[in-house]
Amino acid sequence: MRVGLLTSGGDCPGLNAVIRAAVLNGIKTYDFEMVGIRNGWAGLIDKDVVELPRQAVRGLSGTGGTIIGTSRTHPYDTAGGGPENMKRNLEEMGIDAVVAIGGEGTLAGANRLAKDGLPIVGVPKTIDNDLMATDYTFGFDTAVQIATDAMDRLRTTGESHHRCMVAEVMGRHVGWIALHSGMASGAHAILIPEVRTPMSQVAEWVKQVHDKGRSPLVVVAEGFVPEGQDDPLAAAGNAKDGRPRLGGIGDWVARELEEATGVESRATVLGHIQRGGDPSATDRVLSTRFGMQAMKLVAEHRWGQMVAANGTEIISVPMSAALSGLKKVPLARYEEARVLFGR
Ligand SMILES: Nc1ncnc2c1ncn2[C@@H]1O[C@H](COP(=O)(O)OP(=O)(O)O)[C@@H](O)[C@H]1O
Ligand SMILES: O=P(O)(O)OC[C@H]1O[C@](O)(COP(=O)(O)O)[C@@H](O)[C@@H]1O
Ligand SMILES: [Mg+2]
Repeated sequence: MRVGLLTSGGDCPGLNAVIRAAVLNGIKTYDFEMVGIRNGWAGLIDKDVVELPRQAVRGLSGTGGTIIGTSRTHPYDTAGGGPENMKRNLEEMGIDAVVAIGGEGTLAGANRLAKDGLPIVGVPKTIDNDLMATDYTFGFDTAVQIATDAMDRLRTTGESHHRCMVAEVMGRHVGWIALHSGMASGAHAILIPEVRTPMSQVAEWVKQVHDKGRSPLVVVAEGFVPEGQDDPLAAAGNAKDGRPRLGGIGDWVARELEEATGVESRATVLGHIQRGGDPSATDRVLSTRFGMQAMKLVAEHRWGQMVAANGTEIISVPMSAALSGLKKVPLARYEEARVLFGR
């Protein structure tokens, strides 16, 4: 069997570890021939593939990015796309199965293609950790560690200048990165898309902390919706694929807090630093297990299924299970963290 791997959507630490594990397990256990489909669905439309022998994945589990490239090419709405063209291309390239490694957008496409008769299985990825049907996605642990390291640094400069420091982290629709990095670094307020915390409350927390001679640290997810707005801020407009490029909320929050409290405030946007570079050991293990298990799904022709983490087990679930909505931060988790805000 000849198996094609593709990565699609935003990149994420651990993608290379999935590729390595899939290639090694595919070759060793199942005697598959492995190929990489370059740049997400674009490679399937353009027949752009690269052979992935065992040597091609040597030393890859600890590296960031994806060696086969990624894109946000739409599998249906792009010229030359759609299931019939893709089936023909797969046949012409002699590829018998596709492993789509991506987030909710990619998996929605993969699920639709599987329903339209393509031999596809899925591997869930996103640093945002917002996918249903899996306890965790790889990339999240790394992103949280990077954000926590950054906040530890913000705290020492903040303390020196008696400033309020605001850190803007990723999280389009959910606040998992903000919640976990904020808890880990002992933030004095955490603002997430799921909870519309009023700025008057945040200002009160900041004041309490400042009055005790400490430097307040506020963590805000890019998708937090400020008071008086219906949508998150997207200062940079829209991306090529039409979706808003979120960002700008950190500056907005810092300005509002400085005005409300008189405490000098500074904002830092962590941005793509959270997504680049080497995966953590935890993410390498999860990615490796996902990559290996994906080969089992292929061997069993479980088209339309994806691998998922369930406690300490790697299981398989229908891709549709990941698409029934986003995995948001439960209110109870936010309230638990909120007890330690201000002080
Ligand atoms: N419902 C859908 N059906 C088919 N393709 C989709 C769908 N939603 C998104 N996509 C495609 O998948 C790409 C990747 O999705 P995106 O949300 O950007 O990344 P991720 O896969 O990481 O969630 C999108 O740019 C789009 O081309
Ligand atoms: O700058 P880009 O590549 O358009 O992506 C930004 C978005 O990608 C993410 O890092 C991950 O989102 P996806 O998993 O949907 O790709 C979001 O947190 C962020 O909003
Ligand atoms: Mg997405």
